[in-house]
Amino acid sequence: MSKTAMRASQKDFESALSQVKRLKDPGNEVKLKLYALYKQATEGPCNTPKPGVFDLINKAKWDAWNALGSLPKETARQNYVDLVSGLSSSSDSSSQVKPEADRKQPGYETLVVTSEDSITKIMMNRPAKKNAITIQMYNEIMLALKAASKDDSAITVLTGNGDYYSSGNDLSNFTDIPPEGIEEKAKSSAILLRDFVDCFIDFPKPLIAVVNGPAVGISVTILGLFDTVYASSRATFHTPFSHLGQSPEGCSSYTFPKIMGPAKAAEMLIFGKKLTAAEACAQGLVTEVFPDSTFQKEVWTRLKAYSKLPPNAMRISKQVIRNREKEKLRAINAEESRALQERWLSDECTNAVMNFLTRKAKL
Ligand SMILES: CCCCCCCCCCC/C=C/C(=O)SCCNC(=O)CCNC(=O)[C@H](O)C(C)(C)COP(=O)(O)OP(=O)(O)OC[C@H]1O[C@@H](n2cnc3c(N)ncnc32)[C@H](O)[C@@H]1OP(=O)(O)O
Repeated sequence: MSKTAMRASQKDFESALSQVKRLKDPGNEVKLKLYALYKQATEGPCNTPKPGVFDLINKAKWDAWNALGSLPKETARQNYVDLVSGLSSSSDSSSQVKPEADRKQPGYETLVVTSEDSITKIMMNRPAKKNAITIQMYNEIMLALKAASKDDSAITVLTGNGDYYSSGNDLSNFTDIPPEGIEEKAKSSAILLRDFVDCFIDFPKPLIAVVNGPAVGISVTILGLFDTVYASSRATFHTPFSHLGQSPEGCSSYTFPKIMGPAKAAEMLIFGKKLTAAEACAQGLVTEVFPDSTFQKEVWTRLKAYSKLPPNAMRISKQVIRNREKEKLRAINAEESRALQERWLSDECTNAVMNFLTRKAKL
């Protein structure tokens, strides 16, 4: 016999009434349906005067009840019991946490991308190489950001797997030279870099960096394009561009002086001064530092709460902040990428990269 063909007893109805109090908040639309069915089941068709237009809540309740017209009390009672039973079973199944492997989005080799609780998490996943960013990883991060910009998540997070957030550009990117020669490689890499950074400039939703450990190079510079940066007390922030014969990217030549003042920015970007998490926070690059022992727990509790805020309001707020600077940031990105295209062809850069790859130097 189908559920609707059964007649809910007064006992079923009372048990649904107590069950509803234990449910996870089902949202306003369902709450209105429950209210209307309850009133219809207990009092019959709507019999109160329509509230005034400014009495928004009572008017919505009245409208929902009134919309049930002359639905018989018994049917309303049955519909109430059915609705609560549906909500209980879906809330039971959603409270079972699926293992990460089941939630993982397919199609990425260097990342683990998951969406849960209105949060899309993009995790760099080359822990054995300190999450160094290969050409494939640049491309996959761009794909993941584009997908996250269109999915139904409210916020997006970038983080790293293992003990590092990221050691920046994978220096073996310099070894894979195509038959067309190093100049062509430098040219295509400058386009890749520009497109990569543009994805961060244009990202339309709140973007949060969860810096789980040390960060080097481009993984540090793009932090200036995030809306929020949470760091473990174990994290460090290092941009050794001069040591590598290179120059800043990720719009850091503009965002860093703006965030921390020109003197502090120069120490990082020209002289490669490494900052602790506490120093990066004092200088405004990091939003908040959490003790490493409680980092993941505290940060994700915070993010889950933020992800429940109205998503459209958050998106519009971000866009209002970002739009004012977008054109400027794009121009700076293009200029930094052009400068690097030349740097990559310099002896200073070639020697530094070779020193690392032949293990004569470590930062
Ligand atoms: C012709 C032009 C082509 C260019 C293409 C460019 C595309 C866009 C570029 C955008 C510009 C970006 C700039 C930057 O990001 S600059 C910063 C670059 N990063 C570094 O210089 C860091 C180098 N790594 C280190 O100094 C150390 O590894 C580190 C301090 C990070 C960790 O040291 P530790 O002792 O703890 O660990 P290991 O060194 O043993 O590392 C473990 C393994 O991981 C490998 N590794 C780590 N980082 C990198 C890296 N950045 N690139 C390549 N490989 C890396 C390391 O070699 C170890 O591997 P093995 O276990 O196989 O030895």
